[in-house]
Amino acid sequence: MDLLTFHHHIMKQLNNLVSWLWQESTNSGLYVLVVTISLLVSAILWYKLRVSHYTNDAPPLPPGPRSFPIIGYLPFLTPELHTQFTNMAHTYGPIFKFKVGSKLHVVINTPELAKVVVRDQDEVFSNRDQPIAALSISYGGQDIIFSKNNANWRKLRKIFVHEIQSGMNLKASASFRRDEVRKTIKNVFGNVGTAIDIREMAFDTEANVITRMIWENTTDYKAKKTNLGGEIYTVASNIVKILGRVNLSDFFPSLARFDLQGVERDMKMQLNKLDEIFTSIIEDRMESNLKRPQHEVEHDGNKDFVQMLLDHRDEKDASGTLLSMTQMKALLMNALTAGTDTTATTVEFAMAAIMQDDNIMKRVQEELVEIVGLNNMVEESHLPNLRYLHATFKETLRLYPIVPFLVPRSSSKACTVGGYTIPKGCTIFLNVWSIHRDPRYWDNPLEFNPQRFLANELDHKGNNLRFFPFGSGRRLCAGVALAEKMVMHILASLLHSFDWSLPNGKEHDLSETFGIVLKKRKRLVAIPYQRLPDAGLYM
Ligand code: HEM
Repeated sequence: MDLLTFHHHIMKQLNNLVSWLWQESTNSGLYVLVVTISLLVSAILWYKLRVSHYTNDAPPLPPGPRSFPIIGYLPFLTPELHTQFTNMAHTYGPIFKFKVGSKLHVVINTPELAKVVVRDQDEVFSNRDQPIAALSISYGGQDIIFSKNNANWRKLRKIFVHEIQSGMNLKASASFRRDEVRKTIKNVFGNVGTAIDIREMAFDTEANVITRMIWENTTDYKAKKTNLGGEIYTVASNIVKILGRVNLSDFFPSLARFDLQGVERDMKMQLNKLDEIFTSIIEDRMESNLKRPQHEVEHDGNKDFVQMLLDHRDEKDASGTLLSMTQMKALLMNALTAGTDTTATTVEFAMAAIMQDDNIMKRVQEELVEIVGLNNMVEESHLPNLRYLHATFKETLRLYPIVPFLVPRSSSKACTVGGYTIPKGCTIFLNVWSIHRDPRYWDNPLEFNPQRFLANELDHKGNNLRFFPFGSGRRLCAGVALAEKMVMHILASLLHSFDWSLPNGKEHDLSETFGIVLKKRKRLVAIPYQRLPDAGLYM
């Protein structure tokens, strides 16, 4: 007998009993007692029925490891989460869960399930997980990266993508990229024969380009002061490190106010360093605008990002809110920190992978000779014709997707993925690292082979979920075009202008270590040798 029939049966018996008592008894006290018991029993049965209906109909939670009460799986998490999650997928399947404190985490490990998350149910999964460190660096989630999927985020993203990524503005900033890459090449030329830290060099180049794009026209002394590049390098690297720290306050909200590990304190220190610079630059600009005729400010053909943001100040978002000073600063923070460490790390992995294989190096340099010529420096106009180098760029991001789980998402309501229930508020990791190395989708996945991207036309903008190093859907990286131009320009220039080798006694090593941004375990330090016959080209 199923629960429903059983329920009917009991109710019938109870009704019979009540009518019998009604007839037989003149004792109204007994009647009230019996009716109360009857109501209680049916309420309990109704409740049980609802629960059993819910548990019968709703799919189960994804499988996952057993863990301790309260602390959950925390003691078992290792520093190298990318390899750990990939191994766990072998045990628990393509979608699995684990709990830490009060938070449920779900890891997605196949293109098919990733598609359900970032395409089929993109709206549900477009919220970001908001750990305390992220809230601290984003003025409480008021930026693009860590904002929830709301009117604020839509407005900021639209401004950012239009002003930083639109074809017109990318073209306008081409001269900064050209100047800064040339400056780097000149510096390297001055250090021919000595070892150079590749990531640091790429970081400085990218940071110089981005700071010029955002506040080229500033007269503010703080922004112009000489060691700003070094300061940004330290702050941006610290931000990435702090975001990667496991923070107990995120899992046990009642502990948050104690900030036991000092994560919030450390992140706010980074925020304060940049906030001071941002405030000063914006105020300086507002002041200098007041001294210029309005039409001159409006029609200035040479606007930087700070000015573009000030131009957007009077626009309301869907909820009628104007762009605030804090939002402008949050956008500057995104522009400065989202693109520098990521781009530099990609250049470092690419250089290390190319240097370790003589055939790949030869092919890259032959292509450069053919397209650019040995009597010429690389220009941005050459980049679309460097097909093999572009395949090498993609192959680097396949084997070393430097944001290995994307920026974690959060489910805005309960839903189903792969036949399992995902409750509201789950943290979702899309394990790009594991998908990019899965032998079911890639031949010889551990081999660095750019050729595979010449044979197929897989793009890198999240249209095929076998390969999505920049994410996919609404939350796709907002700087893809700039990142592609910068990485390609720096790589092409370094490899065209110089031959490279490792210092004596050093071995090729491409092992990586986990972080919000995946890093090469050992920094790539390499020695350049002049390649172009005419030394005058470097001047
Ligand atoms: C090789 C370099 C880069 C890589 C691999 C990369 C990768 C990513 C990834 C994986 C995401 C999360 C996407 C998702 O959740 O689906 C992201 C978000 C973002 N990236 Fe990049 N990125 C790079 C460079 C840049 C640059 C140069 C900028 C801008 C200057 C930038 C700005 C952003 C922003 C603003 C977001 C947040 C988008 C949102 O949440 O709506 N990134 N990036």
